Amino acid sequence: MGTALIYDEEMTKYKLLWVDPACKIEVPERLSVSYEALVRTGLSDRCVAVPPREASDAEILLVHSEEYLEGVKKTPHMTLEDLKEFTLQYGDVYFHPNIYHCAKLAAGSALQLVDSVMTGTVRNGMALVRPPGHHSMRSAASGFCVFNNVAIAARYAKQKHGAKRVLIVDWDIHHGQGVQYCFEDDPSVLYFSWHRYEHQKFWPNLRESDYDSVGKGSGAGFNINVPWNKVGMENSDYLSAFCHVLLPVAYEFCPDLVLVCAGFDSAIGDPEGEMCATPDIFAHLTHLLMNLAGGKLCAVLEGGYNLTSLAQSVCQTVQTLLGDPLPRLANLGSPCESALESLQCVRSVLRRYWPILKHAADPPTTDVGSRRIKLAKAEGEKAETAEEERSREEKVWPEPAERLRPPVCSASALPDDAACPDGLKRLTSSKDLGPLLGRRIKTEVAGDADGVATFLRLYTLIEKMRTNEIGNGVALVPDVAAAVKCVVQDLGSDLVNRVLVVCVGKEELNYATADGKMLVVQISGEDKEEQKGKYYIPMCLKKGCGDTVGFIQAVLGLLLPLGYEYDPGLVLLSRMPGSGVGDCMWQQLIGLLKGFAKGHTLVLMQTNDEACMGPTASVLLGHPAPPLQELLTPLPDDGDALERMRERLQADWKMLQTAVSSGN
Ligand SMILES: CC(O)(O)CCCCCNCCCN
Ligand SMILES: [Zn+2]
Repeated sequence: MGTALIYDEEMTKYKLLWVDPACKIEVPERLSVSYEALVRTGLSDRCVAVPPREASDAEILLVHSEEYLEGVKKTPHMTLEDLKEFTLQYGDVYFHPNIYHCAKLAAGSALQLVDSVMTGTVRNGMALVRPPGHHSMRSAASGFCVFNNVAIAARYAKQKHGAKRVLIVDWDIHHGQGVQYCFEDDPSVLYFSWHRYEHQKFWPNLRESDYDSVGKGSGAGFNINVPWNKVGMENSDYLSAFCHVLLPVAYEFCPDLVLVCAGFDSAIGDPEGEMCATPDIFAHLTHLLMNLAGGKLCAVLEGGYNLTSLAQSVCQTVQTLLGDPLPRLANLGSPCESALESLQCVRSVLRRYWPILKHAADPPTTDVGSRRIKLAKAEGEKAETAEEERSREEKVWPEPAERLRPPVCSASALPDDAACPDGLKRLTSSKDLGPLLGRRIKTEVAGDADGVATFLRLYTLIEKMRTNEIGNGVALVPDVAAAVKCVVQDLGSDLVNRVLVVCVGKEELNYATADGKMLVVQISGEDKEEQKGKYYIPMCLKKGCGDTVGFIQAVLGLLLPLGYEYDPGLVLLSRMPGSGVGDCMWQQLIGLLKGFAKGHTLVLMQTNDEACMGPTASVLLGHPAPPLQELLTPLPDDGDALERMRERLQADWKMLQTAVSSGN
């Protein structure tokens, strides 16, 4: 199934007709440069072009009031003076004779996207629209927004397609207060937003944009605000918010559909956000959401005002929706203290609603609330003077790296008598081996003939991943532990400079991993507290790997952050016999691990584990992992163990932090 792309140049045909410093950044070129970048990179040709349509009155009235709609309907016939007059009643927004038409197209585009995804015509998609939507309220325009495109889409998905639970992820750098107001008492729509806040000093300067607005009534717990109280947030801050706040809750919520308020003013270079996250971060943010809701994801453009980072970020997002390998995130920092303070605050207010966060730390002792500026009146931020704007240094960042699809997406190395699942390219040792291998066989490692054959197959797979001839692969071997040992001790380290080894199930993995060339993470039911060390991390689940909640907690809260910080060149995932891990959880694990090492994942399974070959191959080939069933309440001790583990490890691994360092 493909990726839908919705765009129409009609939505570029309105602009600011008078002087207003607050609105001058919202220009038609935002849309045209984004689309042109998709055309130039060949990405638009790989998408399914879906035409926009005008949202009907009834659809607009799913969110907005009749009087508001009636008012907006009059704007096409207004004189310039009337338009100015009409605009004055709202904040930071402008009207134009053609904006009502474009606002209907923007909302209608979101609905077309929902139809395409919910009917299975496409797997996912992106709508390039303007005017944006997430600030507009039931009876008010705000922040360049006229109709709330994504809020209308969420209500529409429920009403027309019977969606039970809709997740809205708003990565725009402004708080989508319009979305929050729309669903704050609705437990069927989970709204997550991060936004520049600076203790209420940043637009829209709302008290209710802070972390303690968690929703009301039956909606309590279903509204998540992550305020950024400083500018300059980086990739590590964004990933920490996903791993330690959004994803655990999203997996527990188990949505039928994911809508993204895809604003790119959260990228480096944007005059509004003033953040430092690079455009390739959106490849990962998109990827991390694509294993939810069976991959049903609709991204709708919101903000983004630096035309260079906007275009690059849009391309990164669409390329991930298309299933291309993800870029490695170079030198990820550690989350900054201010971000950790925000994460700690929001986790501490959410833990009472979401068992998966039950063990989150108490709020920081420093009273964050006291720093919210005392607002006599919301003066908003002062208009920036021209020289102040020029003086703000021009940000530069590297062009995002190419993300080349390897000629072979997925390969298999199987014993001759094993069946090869459709779509996998079968490697046979004989014809595929390079001459250099002859010199490399260390018979004492490979042992008997069977061992040698296994060794040859694995080496071939890894070699072809290294040269990007192959994306990922799966090998069935007679003895998984021996195979892991052989790869790790003889192949991985000198072929690839960092190998992330993920072992599911119990097995003695006593490797010398002190040199950092390899990071071994083992998830099992065995308690191995004694074997500590920075590069060998045993995660013990009391109820074993069959405990999906404990498992997903360990994956999201430990394995993902570790993986991002380690940034491996290869991921080796082994499924020990008798691990007990469920198929869905196994598929989710593969889906998530594909985000590392440009997708070079090598799965090792025991020959008799053939039954798991199908589900494994499906995810390796790019199909979304099926959703985990609604998660049961995690065992209290597993959560505790996880927190204790995180405490112990975060000295070495900064991405595991979820709170300000205790010293503060
Ligand atoms: C879709 C969106 O969230 O990007 C809209 C942002 C509106 C910003 C209003 N204030 C602008 C002040 C200019 N310095
Ligand atoms: Zn924005």
